[in-house]
Amino acid sequence: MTILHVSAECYPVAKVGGLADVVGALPKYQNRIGHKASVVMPYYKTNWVERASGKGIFRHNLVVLGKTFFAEVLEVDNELGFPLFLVRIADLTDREKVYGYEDDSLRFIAFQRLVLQWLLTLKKKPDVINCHDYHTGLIPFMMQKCPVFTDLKDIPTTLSIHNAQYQGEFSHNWGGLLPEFNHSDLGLLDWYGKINPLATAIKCAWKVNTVSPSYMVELQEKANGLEGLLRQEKAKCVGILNGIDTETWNPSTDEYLVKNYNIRTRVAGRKKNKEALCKEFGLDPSKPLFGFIGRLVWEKGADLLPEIIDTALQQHDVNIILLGSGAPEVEYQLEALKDKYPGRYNAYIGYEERMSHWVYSGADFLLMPSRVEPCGLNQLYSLRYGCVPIVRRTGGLKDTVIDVGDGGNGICHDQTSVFDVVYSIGRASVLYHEKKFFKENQKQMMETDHSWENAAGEYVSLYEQLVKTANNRKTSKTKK
Ligand SMILES: Nc1ncnc2c1ncn2[C@@H]1O[C@H](COP(=O)(O)OP(=O)(O)O[C@H]2O[C@H](CO)[C@@H](O)[C@H](O)[C@H]2O)[C@@H](O)[C@H]1O
Repeated sequence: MTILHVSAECYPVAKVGGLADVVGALPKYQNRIGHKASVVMPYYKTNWVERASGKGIFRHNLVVLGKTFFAEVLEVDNELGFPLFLVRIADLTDREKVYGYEDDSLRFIAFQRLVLQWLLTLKKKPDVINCHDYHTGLIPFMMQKCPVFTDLKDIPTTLSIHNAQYQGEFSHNWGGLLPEFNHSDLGLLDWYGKINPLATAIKCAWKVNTVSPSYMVELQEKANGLEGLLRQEKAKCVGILNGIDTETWNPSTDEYLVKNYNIRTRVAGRKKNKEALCKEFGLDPSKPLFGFIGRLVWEKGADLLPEIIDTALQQHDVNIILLGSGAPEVEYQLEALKDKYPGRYNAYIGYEERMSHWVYSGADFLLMPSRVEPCGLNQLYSLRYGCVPIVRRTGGLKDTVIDVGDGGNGICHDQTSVFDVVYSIGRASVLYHEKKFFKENQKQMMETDHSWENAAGEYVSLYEQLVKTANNRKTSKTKK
């Protein structure tokens, strides 16, 4: 089966968060089980893209709101395990950041239109198109409802929701960003008076999946305004738990680590990484070390981190290291705490891929007090690297981490509150000092299998149902 993933991010080409990790791994594992999966994404000016070479395979002058943009699709040489196509639209995609521009709606709609223009010209079209998040959410609508793309309307589409908080809504005044469609279809674009790409995708995609089963259940109760729609579309919705790329995330080969290790050598290997991490950040390697890695946003519980850190350091003899960026006021408070707790707490405010690997391999515990967590990858990397995840029971965290008290390997709490997290830090400190149990627990964590092998197949089963439906439709049309 030929599968095309359409996404705004893909590791290592351009990464802001977990979406990139998934799109950079899932196609590789789908190819390993005998399919032909590829990725198309915007051409950004990232270091990876600027170093890459490839060839132009399609050119098009895209007209949006009367303005012409020169655009091309490049097939890029790579060793990622899947063909990679970059859509370069002059003045729109070729910028340094992935998101955060005023004209993001225009940028991502132009990208989606270009993908479809390109697909029109292919003799062998994909058997299925997998869209990821709202940035690609208008594709199913355009394929079905815009006459210019009629030739694509029988190709099944799926939407993978990595984060339903972000929906990409914009005013109907900008409806002209889309190609012509019949105005009786406007209702498919609308959600509470705005064009809402995520809602449109939920309505128009043939199937919808979230990145964990629990998140799908939760979204039907609370989905930033889309809960009613998700209940209505329940029949075509399913939750598929993310996997991790066990080649990129492998402590025995990870080039970012100071010392590689495996299950057998974990204790000595992790000790070396912890010592190096502590040396770099002026911390004490003899104390239990707690890490946090992530975007500093409300969903991750980041607004509570300053108080959590302050309280935990007053109540417990521990060290804390933080890596993240996001809300400026949280960044400011996290920076300020460094002066209050020198030698016990440190933070790198920013994005640093290398350091994230280092924290998983050197910290003893990883904090994930998320209010919302569609799947979460950090806890899976933690398990693989032998770092105990401390999670709030929500979404994918609930599906992947079981408390040590219930026979699992992590520490779980029910609320995103300062009290719950600090209490868990206390429990973790006790665990840390039970050396024999702690080492055995590390071993069990590292043996947990969260690789993509199984999940890649679950996606394929989903596509297969759709391809069957598409073939049945074709057959019944031919009979008529
Ligand atoms: N400052 C920093 N420096 C270096 N690396 C950093 C970093 N901040 C974050 N990262 C890295 O970014 C990734 C974050 O992935 P997550 O899945 O935890 O969250 P995210 O909310 O981005 O993803 C969304 O999509 C994914 C994929 O489906 C879901 O798992 C998740 O729940 C959902 O919110 C990890 O690889 C982490 O190491």
